[in-house]
Amino acid sequence: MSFLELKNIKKSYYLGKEEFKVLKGIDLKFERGEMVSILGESGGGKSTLMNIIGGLDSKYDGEVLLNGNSLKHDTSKELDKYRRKTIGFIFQSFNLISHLTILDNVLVSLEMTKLSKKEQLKRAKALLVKVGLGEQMKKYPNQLSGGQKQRVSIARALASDPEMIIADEPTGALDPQNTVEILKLLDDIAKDGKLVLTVTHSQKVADYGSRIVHMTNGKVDEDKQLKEKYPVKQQDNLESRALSNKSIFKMTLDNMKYNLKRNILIIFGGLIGLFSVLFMLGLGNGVRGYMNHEIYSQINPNSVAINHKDTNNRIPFTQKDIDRIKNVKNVKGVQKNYMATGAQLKIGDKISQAQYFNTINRAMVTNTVKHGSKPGNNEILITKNNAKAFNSKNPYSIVGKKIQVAFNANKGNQTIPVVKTLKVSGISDSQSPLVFVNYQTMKTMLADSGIKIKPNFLSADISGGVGKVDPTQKSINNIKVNGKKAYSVNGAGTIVTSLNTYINLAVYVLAAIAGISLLVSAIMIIVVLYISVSERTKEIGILRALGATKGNIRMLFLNQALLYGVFSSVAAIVISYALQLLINNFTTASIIKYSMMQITPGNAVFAIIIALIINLIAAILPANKGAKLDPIESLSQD
Ligand SMILES: Nc1ncnc2c1ncn2[C@@H]1O[C@H](COP(=O)(O)OP(=O)(O)OP(=O)(O)O)[C@@H](O)[C@H]1O
Repeated sequence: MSFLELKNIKKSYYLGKEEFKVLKGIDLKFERGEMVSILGESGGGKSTLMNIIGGLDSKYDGEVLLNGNSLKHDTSKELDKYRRKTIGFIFQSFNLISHLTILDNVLVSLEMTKLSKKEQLKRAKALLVKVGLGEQMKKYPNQLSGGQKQRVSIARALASDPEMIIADEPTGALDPQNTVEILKLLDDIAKDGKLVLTVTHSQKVADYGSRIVHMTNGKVDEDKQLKEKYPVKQQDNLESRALSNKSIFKMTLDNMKYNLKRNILIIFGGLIGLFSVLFMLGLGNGVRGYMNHEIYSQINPNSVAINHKDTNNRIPFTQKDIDRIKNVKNVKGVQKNYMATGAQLKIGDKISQAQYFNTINRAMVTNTVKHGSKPGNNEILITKNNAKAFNSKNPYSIVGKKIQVAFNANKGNQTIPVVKTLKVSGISDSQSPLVFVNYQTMKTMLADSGIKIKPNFLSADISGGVGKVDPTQKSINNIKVNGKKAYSVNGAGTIVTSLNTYINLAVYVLAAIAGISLLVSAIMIIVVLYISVSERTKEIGILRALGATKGNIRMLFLNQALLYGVFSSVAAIVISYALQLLINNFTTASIIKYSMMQITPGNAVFAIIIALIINLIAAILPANKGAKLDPIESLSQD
């Protein structure tokens, strides 16, 4: 059984329906230790045959048998493995990867072996020394002469220790001296027990081998043995494997570094979109926080006022009403309240009016009291506007002063005036024309006028966060007495919740508008990756010839998009947080006294995830295009 056997290989190309027969039935046998020159006129089908032997072309008739096993039914992945393990390619135009050093060019092939990183490096260096490039390892291909480049490609072809070397016009671009040196290296490879197939136009080059196969017009017309083949020693080949994700990641990074300026611009493009979204979200959080803060400092949203529905406020609440409300889930406590309309305040001969005169309840928070304190027994809390009527220059001086309070109360159908002198306990900065006494004071005032106090509204405290207010309010609203809904509830909690909903809505709309720039950056990434695929077509062909799979190539571009996403989102987060620091320094020092930008860690994670998802989606089409490129066509790209 021969090492390599070709049985009746036929291949045609089609232009439209027209058939061009290139190989018209090739039968050949090759052994290891041979250096076979495939000689023939241009267009005779030599390269076509080499592509078939090399597993780059699987559309042919006939059989290629390696150690008796046909390649015919191998899947694309099996052919990738075959190229990795069995074949080393050397090309006329060298086909080195221009953005990698020559050491890295050799290492690409070694990364498809199971050698450890250290052994790979050792072998790559040893091979470069062997081809005479020990001093040039850190150079890039464009810093080498033609002969040197071809030595690199020989080192690369040998790296994975394949059993067969296919050299297509290896000396075609070299001067006579380099030609001899390269042929010598190829001869050494055959001496090592490998099969070397060299395609050439040149009789001189062909004469260097151990055998010449001459092709004319798609057929072998001469097969001449020049020398004995070299003896073959039994040897262990290196185990091969597909490129690891780590190697592909490194390749992506190397390529991105090579095109640094362009990549920085793309990252910057993505950054703008992500930054705008983060800025909007952070500002939204800040505005919402600020508004809640402001509202909560005026009122307690967890306290709600309860009135009778469909009747006027004068109807008193009974213990039954209180019990019904107490039974509602989340209601922590119910307070009795009394409200009178139109109170007159008088100190000496100065008078001020308050539209409402209420008993104080928990809806009012302490920090609205700017001077003094909440009212105790026989005390009253008035507003700053009222106080100004008594002392316009220094309204706070009214605290502690005696004040006469008069209002009208109902007793049955009678209206009875109630007058009492109270002490001003404090002054609130409330804009509502509302003055307060405690329930006991109100009770005494009414009792003094012969009226028994009956609560005309209630207030309920709701436990849990402000989110519990709305459902609890609804439950109270739904309480039915005699089949009819009995109560109406007013509280700031619902307003706060709906205000927050509106702010959220506005923020999301603004963030979505800012997100349009993400769409633009996604389109930019699609375009750049398509450009990248076309710029790297040759590299893709080289990698595929070395045995990289379609999946490896796809990963190369997906990685690139993911890296764009990581870099742009991290940069956007850093810039947003820096700006947040600056803005908050400013707003906390200003009259707002609040951090107006509040980007949460959740926002930052959202930015990273959205960037990765968008970029990944953007990369799918270009990455697939790269993966599906035909290796032969890719290699022939100029
Ligand atoms: N993809 C293709 N589509 C159509 N025709 C092709 C294609 N590739 C090669 N051919 C044709 O097949 C024939 C053989 O080409 P091939 O490259 O195998 O010849 P060759 O002997 O290697 O020539 P050279 O020595 O000039 O490289 C040529 O006529 C060429 O035009």
